[in-house]
Amino acid sequence: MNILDKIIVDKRREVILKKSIIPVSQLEASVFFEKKTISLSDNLRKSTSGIIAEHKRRSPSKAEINYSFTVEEVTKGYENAGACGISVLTDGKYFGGSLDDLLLARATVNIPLLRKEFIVDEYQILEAKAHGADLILLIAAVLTRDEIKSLSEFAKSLELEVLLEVHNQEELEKSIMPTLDMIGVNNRNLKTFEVSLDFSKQLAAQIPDDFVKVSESGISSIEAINELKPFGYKGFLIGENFMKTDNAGKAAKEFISKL
Ligand SMILES: O=P(O)(O)OC[C@@H](O)[C@@H](O)c1c[nH]c2ccccc12
Repeated sequence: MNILDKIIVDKRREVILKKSIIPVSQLEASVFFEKKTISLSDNLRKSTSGIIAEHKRRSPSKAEINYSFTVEEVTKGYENAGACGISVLTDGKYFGGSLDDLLLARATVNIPLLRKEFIVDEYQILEAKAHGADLILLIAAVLTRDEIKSLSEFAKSLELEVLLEVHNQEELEKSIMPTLDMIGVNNRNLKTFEVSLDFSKQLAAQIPDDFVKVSESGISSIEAINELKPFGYKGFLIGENFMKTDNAGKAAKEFISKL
């Protein structure tokens, strides 16, 4: 089994267990169901930098990136740096994140927050909403077209935006539908960890213009962004490059000031 399949097996178990102790009614009682969503796609369309900065402590491909920051320090720093939005990893086992991280981020900043998670069930979308997210990620590699349709429709019914992640042409073709707001090309193959900006470059022309194009992962230089922009990318998701420094906010600020 590849790592992505393992993560999904664990995730399905996790969701079943969580459903058994926290009922949907409890999630729906959250104040965030009353809160207006902040649109990441609007921010990206208007921005000249397009940076979505990620809070990421570790990953399956890198055992430890940074455990010494607080969520408040990182997210405040990203907001001050001028990021268009922040991605918060909430998976615990593989990424060292939690829904509490999302809640603390929400209490700290007023820019769009992405719940970065392996979503396989509507329940996780309710959790995202209940913890203050403005948008969710759906990963085409682990979902059927019908699942992408029903999960994205459910997200839209809660006024959440949807970022759909693809890694190849087949995933892109099966996924295109009007309930998506942004399409992200992951430069990292989640099954093999191979990273190359060529994945973004090769798929760009096939992403219809109605969707904001986002390039995700493995971006560590201004040159990379300048290479990707002519392909129509408006958003750039960056985690490790900021989190591996001793001041993620400062690193993001220096980076964004050069764009
Ligand atoms: O740290 P990087 O290489 O800048 O990557 C950030 C982000 O794109 C990456 O964390 C990511 C992209 N898609 C995902 C899906 C699940 C978990 C994580 C991810």
